[in-house]
Amino acid sequence: MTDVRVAGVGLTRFGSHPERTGRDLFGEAALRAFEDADVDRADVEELNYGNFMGALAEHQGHQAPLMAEAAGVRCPATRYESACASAGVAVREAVRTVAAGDADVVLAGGMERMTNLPTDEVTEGLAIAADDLFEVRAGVTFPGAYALMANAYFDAYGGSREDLAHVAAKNHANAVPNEYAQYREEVSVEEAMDAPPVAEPLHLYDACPITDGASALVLVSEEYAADRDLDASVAVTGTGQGTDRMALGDREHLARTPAADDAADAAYADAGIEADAVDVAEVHDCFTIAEVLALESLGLFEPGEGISAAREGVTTAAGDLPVNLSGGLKAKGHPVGATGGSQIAELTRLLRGDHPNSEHVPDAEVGVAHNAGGTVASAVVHVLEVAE
Ligand SMILES: CC(=O)SCCNC(=O)CCNC(=O)[C@H](O)C(C)(C)COP(=O)(O)OP(=O)(O)OC[C@H]1O[C@@H](n2cnc3c(N)ncnc32)[C@H](O)[C@@H]1OP(=O)(O)O
Repeated sequence: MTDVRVAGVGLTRFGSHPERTGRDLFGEAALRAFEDADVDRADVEELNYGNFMGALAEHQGHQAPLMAEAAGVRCPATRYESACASAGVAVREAVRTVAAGDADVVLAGGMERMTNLPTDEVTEGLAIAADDLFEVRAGVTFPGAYALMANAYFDAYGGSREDLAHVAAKNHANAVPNEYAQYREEVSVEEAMDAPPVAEPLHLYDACPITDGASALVLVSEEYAADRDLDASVAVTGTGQGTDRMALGDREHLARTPAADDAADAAYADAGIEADAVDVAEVHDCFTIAEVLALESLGLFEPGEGISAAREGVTTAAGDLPVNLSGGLKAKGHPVGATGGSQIAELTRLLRGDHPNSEHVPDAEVGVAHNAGGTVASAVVHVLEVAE
């Protein structure tokens, strides 16, 4: 097994770009990643690309060859789909390919176009990531599903809408300096509390927005980086994936996410670390309650304790364990098929010290990224570490 290094990262600004095509967005992210990596595109041996709803948004299901063209690479190209964890899975397979010695250079990431469709069509399109036969047809949408999870959490452990509003305010504050974020304005706890309801107890600022965007990473072997004297100081040292029952009705406990528990256990074991080594985290806060569930699955907080982390200031930028310094899905945005790659790009910038929020984690050595698919029916966790 060889060490896998992040040689370069590239992102588009997340937001509403209905006039831009998917290939245009992914081409821009890839261009930035190659510039950052200082790697020749001709060296790329595989493209792993994440996308979820291309067939609906662009009438384009078979996207990988197009994205290879847009990125200027000529190599085997594969589209990965795992709902909102599509890019996480694409990156995980790239990491495994490089670690196994099957390739020295892999381009991984993803893209989603969403804002060219009206919200109700996006909501319906996203719902196919839940159990269609037994739940979606009965009316369960993603805001509805996460509202059920939030209420189950409150019933099991306590907590309130105000605790969730602190998560929203924290992540909106973190997005202000991030040039790639969709929403760069602060939102106060009071504004979050007073916002219109989406699905009780979740209101507007408890939800991630609808977003267009792309992410790209150039992953290389340690040997390739050393031979070319690349500045690739961040390594992906652990990767893990988990799966849960699809239907919420089949789950034992709606306030627990065992797919993410399993992914975290596997990623920590792969990296040879324990949860207490983590200095900074990017987690899948598609809804504010999802951040709480992620913190507990990652072992960063005990069950029932994640809910107060933002309110008590532990996970804020100034806290002991900053979470979602990028702004998270909540404020940075959530182009679903790109998000898993974006989290790793943001963590890499934070650990390298060139993120606008790096000043909050000057001594960080270990970062963890948590990317979830659907109602966490699938989850992917990666551990990143500063290498010598
Ligand atoms: C595993 C997973 O990841 S599942 C998650 C998948 N993603 C989702 O489910 C998306 C969830 N979000 C949504 O569905 C939508 O953003 C909604 C329903 C919350 C809001 O959509 P709409 O009601 O159509 O809002 P609309 O687009 O009209 O925007 C109204 C205003 O709120 C703002 N806004 C919209 N959504 C958000 C948001 N989530 N956060 C902050 N501001 C928002 C808009 O910019 C707009 O502001 P303006 O009036 O100043 O221009």
